[in-house]
Amino acid sequence: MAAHYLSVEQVEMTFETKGATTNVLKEISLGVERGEYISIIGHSGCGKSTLLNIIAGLTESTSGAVILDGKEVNAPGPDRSVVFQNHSLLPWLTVYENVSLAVNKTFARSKSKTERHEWILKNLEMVGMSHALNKRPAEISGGMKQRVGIARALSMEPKVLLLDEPFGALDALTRAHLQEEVMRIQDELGNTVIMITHDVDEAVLLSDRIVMLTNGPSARIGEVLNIDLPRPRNRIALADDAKYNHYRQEVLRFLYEKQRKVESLAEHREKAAPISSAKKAHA
Ligand SMILES: Nc1ncnc2c1ncn2[C@@H]1O[C@H](COP(=O)(O)OP(=O)(O)OP(=O)(O)O)[C@@H](O)[C@H]1O
Repeated sequence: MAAHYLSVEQVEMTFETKGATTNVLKEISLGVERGEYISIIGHSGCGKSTLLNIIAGLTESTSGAVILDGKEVNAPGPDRSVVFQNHSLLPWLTVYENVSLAVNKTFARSKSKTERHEWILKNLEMVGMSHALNKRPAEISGGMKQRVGIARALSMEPKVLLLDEPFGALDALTRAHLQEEVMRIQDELGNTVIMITHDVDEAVLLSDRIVMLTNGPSARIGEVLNIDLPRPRNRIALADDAKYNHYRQEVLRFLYEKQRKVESLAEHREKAAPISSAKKAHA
């Protein structure tokens, strides 16, 4: 069997909290090739972030293994950089300094001071942030913060870029803009990307494959959809494309027919009698 660039092998995750045991992920196996763009989609709470954190080495799985480029992942490392939904820039540092922190750490030995400086500028230029090098996070918009987060992640030249709903907190236009940027950058650099999203259109537009998780507990990979659409992709042209719409339908069908999220009794009661919760809040 040929080895994959990244292999998730029989990963299981069980959390123990206050005596309760919850099995979140069950027998997750996935092979990712170099340069592939994978999206993970599934209903809220099914375990997407848990899976991404295991790949990142931030969470240790209960069993199974993650192998990246022949090496087992068991701690966070610069070969896997993560971009979270809520931009995790350090607020007291400028845009330039936020990226330089990662670059200086990653390339302390392999790049000279001048090379590191140029590398920081190049990565910020790639995401269109050269104009705001000396601004602090509080002085730039949410979309700009995400751009800096992406520049910081890319500047480490990771083997895998892990995106946890990177555009989730942005308005639709900014979101579309950043999706275009990420597609262009991936086209240019050939990054291997794993992205969590709730957005079906985003998943189809950006991905080579969409991994669909079943509802938890004990979420599994329900289906994997190959997105066989030529690149570069254009969202306007694709809106009328039969194949694009077929893929969209497939994901929607999985989420809303095969894995329809059944509300818990408590959630149902809450919706039926919202006043009771308002009363509770005032009690
Ligand atoms: N550290 C933890 N301890 C206990 N339970 C946890 C922990 N982390 C996650 N969980 C539980 O694991 C399940 C999956 O959580 P996770 O955040 O991975 O889901 P998700 O699919 O990313 O959700 P969302 O789409 O809402 O972000 C949830 O039931 C959550 O409560």
